[in-house]
Amino acid sequence: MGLLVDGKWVDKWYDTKSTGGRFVRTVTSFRNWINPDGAPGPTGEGGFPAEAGRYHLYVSYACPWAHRTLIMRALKRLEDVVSVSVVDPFMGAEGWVFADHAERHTDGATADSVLGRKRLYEVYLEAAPDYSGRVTVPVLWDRKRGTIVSNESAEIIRMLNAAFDAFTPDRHDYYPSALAEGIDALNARIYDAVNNGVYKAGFATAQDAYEEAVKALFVLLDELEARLDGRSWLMGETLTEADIRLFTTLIRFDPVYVGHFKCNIRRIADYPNLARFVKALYRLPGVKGTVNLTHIKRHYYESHKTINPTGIVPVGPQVWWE
Ligand SMILES: N[C@@H](CCC(=O)N[C@@H](CS)C(=O)NCC(=O)O)C(=O)O
Repeated sequence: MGLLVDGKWVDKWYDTKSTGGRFVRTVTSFRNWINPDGAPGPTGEGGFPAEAGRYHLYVSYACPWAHRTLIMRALKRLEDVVSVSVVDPFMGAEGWVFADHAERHTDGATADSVLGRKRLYEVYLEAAPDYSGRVTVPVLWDRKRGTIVSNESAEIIRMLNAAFDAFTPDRHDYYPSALAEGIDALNARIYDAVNNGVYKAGFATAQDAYEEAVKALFVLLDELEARLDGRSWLMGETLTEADIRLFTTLIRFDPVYVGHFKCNIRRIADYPNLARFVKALYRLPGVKGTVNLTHIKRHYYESHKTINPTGIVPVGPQVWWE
């Protein structure tokens, strides 16, 4: 794995030395917004109107951030409106690569159906030839302008939720304004302690940094377990983006984060309400097809050689959410 520096690929692992053993996620760089009429969004520039067949998602089935976008696309019934390419789950010296360039075939991975590139960093270079920064999924690509609209999953799911009403029969709003403030507040806490918290625990290279992250993670999981007592979803009976964002971490938790990232105080299977929540979201139409456990396990256990040098992928645990 690595990153681009002035348009050149450099093979390099995360640097935790300068941050006392702490993993610090870098900020996202393409921040434009699709709107129904192409008006500019809160960041970036305008000129990205919603259209069928114009936009493309580059994702990994392994990645919890990319997974958010696949779930929103499925729930909003946008499968025929926004197309998808899926990278190979193994992230090696060249970063994310497409199926036709991967060392071995994994079902579900695809070629780059838009640009025909071999590596995801080449897609970034197409948008910005002198790009410096990490090359992450998801990427929302604009075929017409030949550039990246956004590589920030939190914003991509809001675009999929709100911009494509003319192209979908689904009218459910996953970020209703009456709940927006509560959703934002909860998202921020869940991002820090849970979504990113598992990475802070797993990528820590100092005992105190690991313990701090893992304790904060379970404090919030315990709180969310209590919050879900007697209610279907985090905000009550309305399914919102906050649920989607929590789900992508919880579905990876028992198969990967418990062992690989040492988040092993409890399993999600041990939390009755969180487990019920995972099962309920998994059963919503289209969601099951976005969960690929082979990609999830292979990615983490094979790609993170500093954590799992043998690359052995565990066989278990048994799936309990089907
Ligand atoms: N802020 C981004 C984060 C995405 C992200 O970190 N994706 C990971 C995969 S789970 C990635 O592509 N990492 C490659 C790297 O850091 O080099 C988002 O939420 O969209």
